[in-house]
Amino acid sequence: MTQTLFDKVWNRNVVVPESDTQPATLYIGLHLIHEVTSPQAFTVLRERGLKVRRPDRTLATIDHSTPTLINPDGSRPYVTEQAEKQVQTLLANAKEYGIETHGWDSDNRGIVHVMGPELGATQPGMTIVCGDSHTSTHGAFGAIAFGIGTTQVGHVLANQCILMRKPKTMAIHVNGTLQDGVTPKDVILAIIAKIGVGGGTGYALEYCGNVFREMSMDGRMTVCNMSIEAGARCGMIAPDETTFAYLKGRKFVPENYAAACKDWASLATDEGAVYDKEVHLRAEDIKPMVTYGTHPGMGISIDSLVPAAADDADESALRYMQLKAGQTIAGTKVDKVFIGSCTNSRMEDLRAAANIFKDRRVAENVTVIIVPGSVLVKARAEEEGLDKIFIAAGAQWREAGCSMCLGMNGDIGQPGDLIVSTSNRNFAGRQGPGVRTVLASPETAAAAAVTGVITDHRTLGAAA
Ligand SMILES: CC(C)[C@H](C(=O)O)[C@@H](O)C(=O)O
Ligand code: SF4
Repeated sequence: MTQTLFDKVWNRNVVVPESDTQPATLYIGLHLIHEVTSPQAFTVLRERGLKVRRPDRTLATIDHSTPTLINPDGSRPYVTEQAEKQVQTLLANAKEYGIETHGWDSDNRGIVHVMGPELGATQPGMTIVCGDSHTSTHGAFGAIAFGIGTTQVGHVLANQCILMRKPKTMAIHVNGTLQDGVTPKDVILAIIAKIGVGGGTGYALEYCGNVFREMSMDGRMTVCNMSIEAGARCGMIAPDETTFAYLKGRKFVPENYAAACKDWASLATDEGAVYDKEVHLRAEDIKPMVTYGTHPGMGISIDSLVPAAADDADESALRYMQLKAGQTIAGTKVDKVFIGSCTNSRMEDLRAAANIFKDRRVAENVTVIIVPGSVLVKARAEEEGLDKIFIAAGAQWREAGCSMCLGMNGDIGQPGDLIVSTSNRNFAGRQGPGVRTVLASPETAAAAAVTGVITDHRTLGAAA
């Protein structure tokens, strides 16, 4: 029988299939934990006298509440005592239960969805969970990867399994040739604008077509990262030579790598396999995208006009964003620019931004913070001299972490600020009370930084 990528990975990991009365029991190959959603789970574990079932299949990092600045005396300026306590608790719990942890002293510390793949802990054919909705990122490797709640974090710590109903499958095909300057971020924003923030609800997405086959792993991670913003808990891309080349030599990959790759290659969807739903986009139609509202589905191409509100929710979104239907989005004044997050904080993202910052200056009255996704990304970027380009342009180059994506560490904007952000959520108040977020690619964010207004990066003239 022909099978989709999702079916194959699901079947590999099912312990007890689902029935009319019971969800399936799914084995979990990798459990990633961070400081926000794990403390309570450990408390319950301790209360019940349980051990961590597979410490060797669990990996910990600190990312959300971690400061991205260092005090002159070397200490870390935590935003609150609670933020510091959260981090200390994670470190203590992981130590007590024998879980490999990437804390302050690790060269691999970073946003959980950046460091997992970097370590090769993320692998094709696996099931991967984390108490974090953007776990969908890891689907870029052909894994079934999804976010879970804190209660489930406890379950997985205790028994390495999860109870789950099998979702339906949806193929999203993007075929053709992307226009110059159109990035993976634009592709996923265009997909979400098309299918809507609820379009993927109940489905596991598979991104199909030459556009994804030709995309780098960094790009594929950007795309899969935002599956959750279309309502899908997971999104996947079939593993191929690009995947195998990326993972080769990384810490956790199987010893017999050739055999592993051969096995992984067999996971691709079979010819003729049937999805529950299929959606098609033409690559040629996709342009650089920005959001104009307060959810990621409110996206338009950068050269278009802000659409009329369809309902009260749209209307209040436009009011919040201080935008009017019918106006151009390009030219809107920008206060801050954030380049980072598990969506766009990898080497390719930083290189793309540096290309624009090179020999240019950040516009007056614009604050730019650039936050690498991991300590490793930071080191690599510095080896390439990207930090020097950013600093020379007048941007701030910070320590790795989630930072202004969610602002749990105190990196937030002022009320009323408009922030062009390479992150994945533009919800009201996410980057600080009253802050207006415009989601965009690193290129578009950098172009806004140097011009001071929302700008199509393809129209920038030669640098000075
Ligand atoms: C803190 C965490 C639970 C949350 C998530 O689940 O995604 C965060 O990472 C986010 O991006 O909003
Ligand atoms: S970078 Fe943002 S989206 Fe990603 S895990 Fe951190 S807070 Fe969540």
